Formats: sequence, C-alpha cells, structure tokens
Amino acid sequence: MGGLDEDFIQAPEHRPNTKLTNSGDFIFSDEIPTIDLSSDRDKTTIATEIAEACERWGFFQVINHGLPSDLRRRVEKTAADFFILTAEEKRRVKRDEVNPMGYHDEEHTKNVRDWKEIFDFFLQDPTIVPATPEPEDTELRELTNQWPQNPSHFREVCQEYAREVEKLAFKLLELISISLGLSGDRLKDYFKEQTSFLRFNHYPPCPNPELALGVGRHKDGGALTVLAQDSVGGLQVSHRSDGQWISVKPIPDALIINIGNCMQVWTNDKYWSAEHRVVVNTSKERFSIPFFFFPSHKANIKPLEELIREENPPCYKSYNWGKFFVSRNRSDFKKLEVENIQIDHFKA
Ligand SMILES: O=C(O)CCC(=O)C(=O)O
Ligand SMILES: [Fe+2]
Repeated sequence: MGGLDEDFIQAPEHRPNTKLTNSGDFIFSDEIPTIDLSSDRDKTTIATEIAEACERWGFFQVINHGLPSDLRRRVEKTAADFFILTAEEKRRVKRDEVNPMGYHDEEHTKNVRDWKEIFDFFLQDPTIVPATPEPEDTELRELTNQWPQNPSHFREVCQEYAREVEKLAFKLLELISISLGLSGDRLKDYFKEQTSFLRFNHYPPCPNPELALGVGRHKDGGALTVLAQDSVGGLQVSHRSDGQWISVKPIPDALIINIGNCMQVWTNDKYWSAEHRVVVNTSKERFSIPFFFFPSHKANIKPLEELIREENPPCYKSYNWGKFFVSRNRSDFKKLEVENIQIDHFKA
C-alpha cells in the first residue's frame, strides 16, 4: 500500500483515540452482550436476550452457534494464504466498476480510503442485481464470482464456510423474528434470491494509525452481518445511548452479530443498526470475515405493518434493496464527489 497517501486521512473529528493505536493493545469493553445459542436453551429466553441486545446495541456476540471451529480455522488460513500472494497475482481477480466481487485494495467508506485489502464473493453464483442505480432503469444484470488459482482449495473452503454461515444467518433471522413477536419465518421470503456476500478483510500494520482507519465509520446496509474477527482487536461500535466508541473484545470462536439497516427499517427503529469502524495499529496485521446477509434485489424495504401502531407511525418510506445495493457498490469502489446512499435518505 506504500506510505500514507492523503486519500487515507480522516477528518479530525473521525480520527481514533491515539492512545489506543500506538501499541496495538486495545482496551476492551465487555459491555456488548454475549448470547449462548446452545440448542438445549429455551428459544423464548434466547429471543428475549436478542431483543434487548438489538434495542440497546444493535451488536452482540454469539457462542455455541453451531459453526464448526475447524472450518473457521481453515477459512481463516485460506484468507491469510490468499493475501500473502504478490500484488500482481491478487490483481488477476480484481473487482471493477461493474462486478463488485473479487480483490480490491482501494475501497472507500464515506469517500475516505480504508487501510485494508479485501476479497469478496457472493453466496449465490450468479447473483442477480439491477444493471444501474437509476430508479427508472428496469434492466437486470447477472454477476458471477471470480476465483483465484491459488491457494488451491480456496473456492472449496470459501463455499463450505458460506453454506455454514448462511445456516446460522437463517437461524438468527428466525430468532429475531420471534423476538419481535412475529412468526419465525416472517422475514424468510425476502431472501429467496438473496444478494448476500462474504468478505475477507486484511488490515496490514499502518504507519499512521492516528490518522487513518481500517474501515471508516459506517452502518452495514443489509439485514444482519455475521462477523468472524481474529484475536487482534480494532473493531469499535458506537453505543446507541451516547455515541461513545466501544471496542469489541475478541472472544475465541465467538461470532459478532450486527444489525443492519434493513432490520432497523423493518422494525421501525426498534432495533438499531449501529455505526462501527475499525482502528488499525503500527505492529499487528488483522483479519476478519464478515458475511453480509442481504435480501433479494426485488425486495422493497419498509417498516413491517404488524409493528406499526397509531402512536408509532412508519419512520421510513419504502425503498428497493437492489437499487440501494448497486448504488452503495458504486460509491465504495472509488472516491466520489457526492455522499453515498444512507437509510436516512428514506426517512418519512
Ligand atoms: O473488520 C471488522 O471487524 C469489521 C469490518 C466491517 O465493519 C465491514 O467490513 O463492514
Ligand atoms: Fe461493517
């Protein structure tokens, strides 16, 4: 990535607290709830814990979630083996303006470049999305994954992990639906032709972690995110009550669940899609693997009628997921002059 180019420099108000970034020794808060998903626990009890976590934080960790730990080790190793390849080899599977899947080292969040490199792949291959963000344009496009030659078994391991993490995402969707007093399958149909994808994040050590971020502050756009982080730390969540940045403690084998924009809209602001960011440091590289659980391009996202009351009218207008998805992709790919799309733009 070279020296610290000005594209990486955050505005002063968005820079991290320097005391944390020099050593890579983060101070962790254990305030974010940890929820035990063991199958012998009562579903209603789990749903109650989820409801509280989604309202207060929009973030929680899960343990005993059923995702095999040996598979997690293998996918983490595979991701690391990919990022260690030469820049030339990685660029053979580089994403472009049309196809957002593959390798990329110039991702921008809110028009500031992130200190990271990534590899993305869709859960469903091909995945259907609108051809353009233009509202009147009804043309669709099929997007396909790009797979590197190396490491061998890369594709196999990725697909095996994707299948397992998808199972967990559907389990969480059911529990979240129950937690809202809805039937367990209420949200399932939105994912019939899902646009979900997985991402490998690699954050190399950074010479100026006080100026840059691994990922700038943002909210995830989809329904929910299932994130595997390694033991280094750096992920911070903004607390719903006061906006304070809280570091998310790495717990071995746990997964972090993060409520996305769609869930906030469906629940009419009952559940919270929290702003989060990644702080980097001078000495330790970090890896993470989010699964972004995204609806079908056809889904129109608006507050669920069952949750609307006279005293609680809809806070959002309906928006089309596919158009939101392609618009976001375009603005993440490179620096643009305009602000990228946010759910606040659909506030009623
Ligand atoms: O690396 C992490 O811990 C989080 C990354 C993230 O927020 C994202 O990729 O959307
Ligand atoms: Fe995120």
